[in-house]
Amino acid sequence: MTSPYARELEIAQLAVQRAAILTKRVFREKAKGTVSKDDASPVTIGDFGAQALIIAALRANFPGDAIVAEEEAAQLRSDAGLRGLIWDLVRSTRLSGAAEEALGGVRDEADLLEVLDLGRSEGGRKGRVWTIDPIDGTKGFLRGGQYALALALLEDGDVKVGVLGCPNLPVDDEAPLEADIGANQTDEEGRGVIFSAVVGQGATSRPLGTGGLTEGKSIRMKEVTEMANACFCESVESGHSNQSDSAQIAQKLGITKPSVRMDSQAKYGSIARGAGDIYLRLPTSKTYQEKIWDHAAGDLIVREAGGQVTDTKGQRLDFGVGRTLATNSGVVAAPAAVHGRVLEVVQEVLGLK
Ligand SMILES: Nc1ncnc2c1ncn2[C@@H]1O[C@H](COP(=O)(O)O)[C@@H](OP(=O)(O)O)[C@H]1O
Ligand SMILES: [Mg+2]
Ligand SMILES: [Mg+2]
Ligand SMILES: [Mg+2]
Repeated sequence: MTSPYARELEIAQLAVQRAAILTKRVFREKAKGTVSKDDASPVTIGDFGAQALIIAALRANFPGDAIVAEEEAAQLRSDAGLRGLIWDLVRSTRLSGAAEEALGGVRDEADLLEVLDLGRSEGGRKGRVWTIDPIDGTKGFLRGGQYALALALLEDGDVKVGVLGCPNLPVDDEAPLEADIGANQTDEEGRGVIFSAVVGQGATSRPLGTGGLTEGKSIRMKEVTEMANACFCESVESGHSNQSDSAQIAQKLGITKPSVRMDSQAKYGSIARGAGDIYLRLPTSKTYQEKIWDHAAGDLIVREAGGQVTDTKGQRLDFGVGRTLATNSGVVAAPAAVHGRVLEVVQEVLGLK
């Protein structure tokens, strides 16, 4: 008997692997086709192209499922030049060998727009919903730092399958955490990893390849025996997470090492395999709502590796309330044994208790 979600996990990983071939191609090019979104954040031809390829794979394999994806086609309808660039990338990106046969494709430019807009579901508490962040950490991607391709399956609001492709992280689970220096590391030997998890089945890492999937290794969080030696990760962007609050929290916890700043859900993957210990995301505004695609895959991967993930109020992240985590505030992810202590200090510093 195959284990639950085996096919979803396989297709999700192949879809992420194929889309990562595209983002790596864009990464190597000087012109990344960057345009600004309504909220002034950047999006590139890599984001659009990767989202189209991932959705095409889901459409071919799970046609009845809803999809909540970060990007949409609107800007491409009025910009034929940008659309053409993306179409050229999408039509020419494939996995090697038989793996490609399991994944559907995009037929033409009109289909490209249609496929991108399949990701406009409102999400919610009912049924199967895939959530996609084609490039998480777009600013990191542009800087040559860390970024991730994130894909997760929710069922009735709970994350069942999570996949994170991290083209710039070391394959080696034992490699020490590196500060995000923004060097172009994509094509370096030994980089590119996929983290994955299925609910109740643990978490795994494997090299990010270009064809079929290679064998995975089980990953676990590291035990924190002394808080002073704990290593915590946070965003590079001070607009995404309050770095002065986190410095105070670290100090109160007795953590002596400086934080490791890296973009994207590579932070979740890194703590899940014990390269780091704690991930804090502390609100910078009262009104910002975290997006489900920024957290769903990472949340499950960390929990399946022995971690606990809550918001700053101590509540589990609730992926069933729509496209955003409207009822949550920030993120506190840590090994289960120390999560309570970390949360206590977070709440002290943020004045939540
Ligand atoms: N004010 C804010 N607070 C928290 N997160 C924000 C934010 N503005 C943007 N983001 C999100 O932060 C994500 C990157 O996270 P990190 O800082 O961990 O790298 C972005 O994902 P994208 O890069 O996919 O747009 C974006 O969705
Ligand atoms: Mg974005
Ligand atoms: Mg994101
Ligand atoms: Mg993104």
